[in-house]
Amino acid sequence: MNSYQEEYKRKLVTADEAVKVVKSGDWVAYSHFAMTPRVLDKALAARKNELFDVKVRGVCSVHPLQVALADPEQQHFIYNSGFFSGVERKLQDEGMAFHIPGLYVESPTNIRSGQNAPDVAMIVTTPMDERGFFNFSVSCSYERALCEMARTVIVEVNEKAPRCLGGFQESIHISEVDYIVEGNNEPLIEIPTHQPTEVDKKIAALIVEEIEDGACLQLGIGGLPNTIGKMLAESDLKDLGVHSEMLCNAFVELYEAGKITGARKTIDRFKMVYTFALGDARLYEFVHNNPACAIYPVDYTNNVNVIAQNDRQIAINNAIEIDLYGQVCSESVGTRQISGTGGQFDFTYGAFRSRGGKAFICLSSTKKVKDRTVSRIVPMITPGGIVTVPRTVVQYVVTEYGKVNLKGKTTWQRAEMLISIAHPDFREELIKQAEKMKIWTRTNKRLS
Ligand SMILES: CC(=O)SCCNC(=O)CCNC(=O)[C@H](O)C(C)(C)COP(=O)(O)OP(=O)(O)OC[C@H]1O[C@@H](n2cnc3c(N)ncnc32)[C@H](O)[C@@H]1OP(=O)(O)O
Ligand SMILES: CCCC(=O)O
Repeated sequence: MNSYQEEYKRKLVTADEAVKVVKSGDWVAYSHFAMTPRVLDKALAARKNELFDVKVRGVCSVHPLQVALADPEQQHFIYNSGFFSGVERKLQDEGMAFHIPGLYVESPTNIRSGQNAPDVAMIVTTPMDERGFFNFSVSCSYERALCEMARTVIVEVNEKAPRCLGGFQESIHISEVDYIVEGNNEPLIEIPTHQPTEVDKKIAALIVEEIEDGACLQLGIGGLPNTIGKMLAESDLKDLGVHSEMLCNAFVELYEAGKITGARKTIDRFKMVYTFALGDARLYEFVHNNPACAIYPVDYTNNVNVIAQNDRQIAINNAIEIDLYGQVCSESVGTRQISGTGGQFDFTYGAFRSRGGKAFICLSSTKKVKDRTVSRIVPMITPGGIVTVPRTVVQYVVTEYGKVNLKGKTTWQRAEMLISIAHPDFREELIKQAEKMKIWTRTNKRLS
């Protein structure tokens, strides 16, 4: 037995033992996305009656969170998330989850400067390797920062977790770990590929024709960016590169179709760069020990100056609403938080600053809400809604009716351009509202 294995044995405890380090008033941080701790979450929830005012922070947990469910009145635990998943927004609807707004790129800095930094970090990792390292697997974004700031670091080992090669800050050494808990080794949760609609396909076609050989791709979260990735896999494009925050299912298709070489990237040549992966089992298999991929912390992947270094950087992100000024809301419907800003701002800004880069915000022109069809192009963002990307930063906006480039345009030009890609049934009403808002001139065209 080598010295790391001896240390492993000394630090190995049950989950119930490990969570005893949490004290009333503490901040506890969970690792993110598919790496949300299961066993430690359950053990911490079981301590409910002994603890008060424990704040837990996570990101986009796709598992039910036991600390939140155990304490609907929040006498003991308050659960907070930097980016809501479907599970978390349903908890929010019941008053059991709160959002932490922020730019994804800044999260490691916020943590390192002590802003709601954790007292205890609970991080899911791969098993330890022969050199004593536990790999953060498919979620690297600021796990290292959480561990650096925590008084106590507990790892929950999952034998099914893929080992994701860095980059940097993709691992933690046993010497920095206080307790090791062996988890239940469940396969990582899978997010199936969204089945594209006709509307998705029209939007995708309008974006695909804007992309050239050698372009470097970022695909955002949600159905539409994945569909666009799939269509790129079927295109004639070649030598694409990847610099994204998220690695989603479509990237595997693109790679297997021979579209991705990374040969024309300016930095990280030949590497598919990302900070987290969330998708299906094929994606998790793909990233495992794959030297074609490099995982980095989010203050590298999402740094505007890093993004802009690759030429022809393309950012493709989805939105919920856009108003006639061009302000994009991608994270809430009124006061209901749907997700978070994540890296949408970072990549929209970064891609525009890359030589030959383009940033696309895409959205279907309408959305069915209960038995009504509503326009996603609206005079004003639904009251209480959040501006994810300000009008000053937005470049291309795409719906199934076309695409417009808002950069440098006046308010009345923006209104006309956006109305021209709204659903025809809503255009007259949008024009009336634009007139009231004094962003419509007598020269504006009425497209119907
Ligand atoms: C972590 C990262 O940063 S990844 C990189 C980029 N980051 C981002 O783009 C962040 C912001 N973007 C996002 O969160 C997503 O792209 C979204 C929310 C815009 C779209 O994601 P999708 O998964 O395709 O959204 P979907 O159409 O399923 O809608 C999500 C929810 O919003 C609701 N919703 C969306 N639009 C509306 C609307 N106009 N009115 C009412 N509800 C709406 C849906 O009903 C659904 O709610 P539910 O699941 O609770 O029923
Ligand atoms: C995905 C964004 C998460 C955070 O910044 O906390």
